[in-house]
Amino acid sequence: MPRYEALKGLYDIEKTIGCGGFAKVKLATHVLTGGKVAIKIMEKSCLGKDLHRVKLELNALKNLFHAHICKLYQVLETETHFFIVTEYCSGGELFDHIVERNRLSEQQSRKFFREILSAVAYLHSLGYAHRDLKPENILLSGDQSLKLIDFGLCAKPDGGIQSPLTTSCGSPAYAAPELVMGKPYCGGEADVWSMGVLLYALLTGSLPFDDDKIDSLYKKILSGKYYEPLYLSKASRDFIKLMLQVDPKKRLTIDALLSHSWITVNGLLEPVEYKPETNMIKDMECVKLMASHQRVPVEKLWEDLKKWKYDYNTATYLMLCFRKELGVSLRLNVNR
Ligand SMILES: [NH3+]CCCOc1cc(-c2cn[nH]c2)ccc1C(=O)Nc1ccccc1
Repeated sequence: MPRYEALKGLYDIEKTIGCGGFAKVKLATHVLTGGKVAIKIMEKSCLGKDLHRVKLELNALKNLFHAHICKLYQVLETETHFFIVTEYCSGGELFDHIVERNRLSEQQSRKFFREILSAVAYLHSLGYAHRDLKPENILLSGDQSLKLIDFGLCAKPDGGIQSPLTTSCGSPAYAAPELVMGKPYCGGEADVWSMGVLLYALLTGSLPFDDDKIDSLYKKILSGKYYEPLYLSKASRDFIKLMLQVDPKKRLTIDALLSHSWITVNGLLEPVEYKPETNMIKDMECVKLMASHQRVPVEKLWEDLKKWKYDYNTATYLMLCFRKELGVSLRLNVNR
């Protein structure tokens, strides 16, 4: 296994847990806390035009704090590599979770869809569109909650989420008709279409629009016609149809999704919240533990942490906050 000098003493690399195009993802241990992390490793010489995607992803991830978005811990850059350290999601990809079960029940699909909806509504509230929503980019954490990853295609147009985008990107089977036609499109509306495809995949274990030939696939997407299995409830069929509207202006908005009757089971559940409640912004118990370990004044360390530099201090602080939220004892390896 190649040794990455930049990680020496900070993270112990264990095994590869994912590969995608220009990156490989390794499971590693954060040395100071013993906690597990995922490290996305990219060799700059292999990035080419994808360098832009890495910078997009980093700029997005640094601003995102949400229970269902894979948390960024640290960014390391050397002459030859980028290392993106994130929380570790031990449950693997949602894609595999669906395949193993053939398809999910309406209740399980609703639980997962509510979490994805919360993450996407949060992204949109900050002016970002994800643009590559699919089960391969959604992971399960140890407690079976969902975490969105891969922000390499996300966009934050200057004029806000409603202003038009022109880059055609994402995975064809999840791509909205307006994107497929190469017309200027609104990232938020295209994300809602992809969420409709995603919900169909959760409930049926298959894709509404699928074909080996790309031009046949595009024709099916543009037709907006897809097979509705008889086992789908009327409520599920109606809800999916509201997202898979070929005309983006007829498509349900993300705000309307939050309180839709399928989401709340006709009022049985609360509408989906997307504003994150987290004490991760300031947890002085974690700061005090780090300050005593480093033998520095608490206020001095907090002044440094408040800058969110995404250095090893940020990673250690966030690891401690996550472990505290899980009820795990807070400790730092003193001999490090
Ligand atoms: N389809 C996902 C493969 C694994 O990829 C990841 C896993 C984790 C992960 C695993 N456990 N916890 C977090 C965190 C990030 C990624 C990721 O961004 N992968 C990727 C995306 C685009 C291009 C190349 C690679």
